[in-house]
Amino acid sequence: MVWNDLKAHADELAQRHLADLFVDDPQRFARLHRKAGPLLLDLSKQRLNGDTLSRLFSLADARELKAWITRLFAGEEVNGTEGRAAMHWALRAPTGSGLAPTEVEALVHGELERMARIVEQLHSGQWRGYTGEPITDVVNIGVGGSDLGPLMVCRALEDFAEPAANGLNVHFVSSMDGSQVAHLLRALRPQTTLFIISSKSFTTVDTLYNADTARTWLQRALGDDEAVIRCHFLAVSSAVEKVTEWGIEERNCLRLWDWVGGRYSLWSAIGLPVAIRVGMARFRELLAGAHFMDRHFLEAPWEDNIPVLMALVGVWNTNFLDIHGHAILPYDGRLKYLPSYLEQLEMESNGKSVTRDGEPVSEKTCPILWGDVGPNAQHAFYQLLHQGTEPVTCDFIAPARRYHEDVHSEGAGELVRQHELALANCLAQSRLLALGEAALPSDEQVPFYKRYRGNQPSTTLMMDELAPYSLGALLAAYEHKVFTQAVIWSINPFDQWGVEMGKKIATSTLQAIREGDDGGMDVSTSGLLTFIRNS
Ligand SMILES: O=P(O)(O)OC[C@H]1O[C@](O)(CO)[C@@H](O)[C@@H]1O
Repeated sequence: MVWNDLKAHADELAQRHLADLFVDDPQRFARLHRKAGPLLLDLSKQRLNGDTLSRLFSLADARELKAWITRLFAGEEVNGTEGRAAMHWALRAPTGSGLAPTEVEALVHGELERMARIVEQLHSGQWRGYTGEPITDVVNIGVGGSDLGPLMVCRALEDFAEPAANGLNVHFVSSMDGSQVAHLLRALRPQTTLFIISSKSFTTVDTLYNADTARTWLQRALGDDEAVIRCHFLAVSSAVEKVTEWGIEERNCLRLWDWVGGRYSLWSAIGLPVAIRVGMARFRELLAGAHFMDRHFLEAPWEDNIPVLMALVGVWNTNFLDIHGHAILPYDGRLKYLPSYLEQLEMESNGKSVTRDGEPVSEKTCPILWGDVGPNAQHAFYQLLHQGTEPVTCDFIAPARRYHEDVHSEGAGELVRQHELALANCLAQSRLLALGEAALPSDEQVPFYKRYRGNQPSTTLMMDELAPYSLGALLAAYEHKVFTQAVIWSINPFDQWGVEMGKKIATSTLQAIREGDDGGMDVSTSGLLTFIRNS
């Protein structure tokens, strides 16, 4: 009923260009933007009106969103296929918040304390390598959620690097082919390098092969004394037994729990590289920003609820306007890895075609996400956004200010000008995408090849500044957006069985490569194996 209502409403609105919607309602921005803490969400460049939002709120009610949010925060088994709760929100709940059960709170804060001690030892130079030298380089080995979150945040918060971490470099290795690890090891000294093996399951071959290569590199230089592993390896995992079998002592293993999904694990000890880079106090500010958003998601009415609005507008675009491409466009080079992070968060969570009850879904689910730093993407794929044949929705993301007094002093003037330039481009691009030729100064006739049809919807998400607190709030907003969409689509956002199957098939293919037996393979795979063998 609500769904059909929305369909009919979409048919009506489809007749209207975004430029007309702006003419119809001069108060459009006032009506369609919301603020929460450090964030501003502008939906006025979406192809919708106030009426659309009311209908979408009815859809949220019909799909029992409120009850699902309550279940999520009650620690109920919302991940049915794995029989687990999803309590990433408990990782950022401060002590005494009353949000997480006492025993969960104790586990989380106990682990944060252990993290803090490690960070302190590294910053003070107390943590020494096998030969007694202080550590200068930390290498995080992990993949997916055990890589993308800490990598993205380390880069995003590079202006906040902890002075006590002076000279301590943080590196990331993820790809299984060995190219990253080989390149990095050529530049590092074994005596002063510490590896963090970050794997929730401690079974991911990508990570374990990279870890083996690192161990061999260390042992070749320093010998295979047990103390080499003790001084040069930490692990972050929920599988402590597997970690100790590999050779890392329990005291050097930080824990997470099966109720934390890999792509939601940044807030746990998986965030250790972030804490090493920006210090524990800043890491806690990141958690505080995310906690702010948890409360907001729990308490704000739908019409003011940032993650719910982001989610419902996404549903509107996917299911009612038939738009299946979604570009993530940060206008700040420090957010370079945000698109990859959100690709995993959204597509690994909601790239599903079966409902929670095992029925095929009847409507489309997650769109295809991609993105890049906006100003660079302008010179890469914006041509398609402006004049291609595909409708695409975009998220423009930018901090309102940068390079204010204490962050930079020397050269601040030039950098302020560069930030203004980036902001001008961000606003200009979203305006042109929305309005098309109506955004241009004159109404002169333009030749066909210069025409801008516009009507490409976008959301602009602004932060006051890119800082730990605002970044925490932004990322948690996306997490809850994903959960809300999963509720609307009746799918489980916390499993990833499609990925698991690929891992199994790769294992048997590896055997075929190593043992030369490709029996039972399809002709394409056999042909490629033959080429590999003969090369
Ligand atoms: O931390 P782990 O267990 O090594 O898993 C790494 C990644 O692999 C996946 O299971 C599948 O890509 C992700 O969900 C996860 O973040």
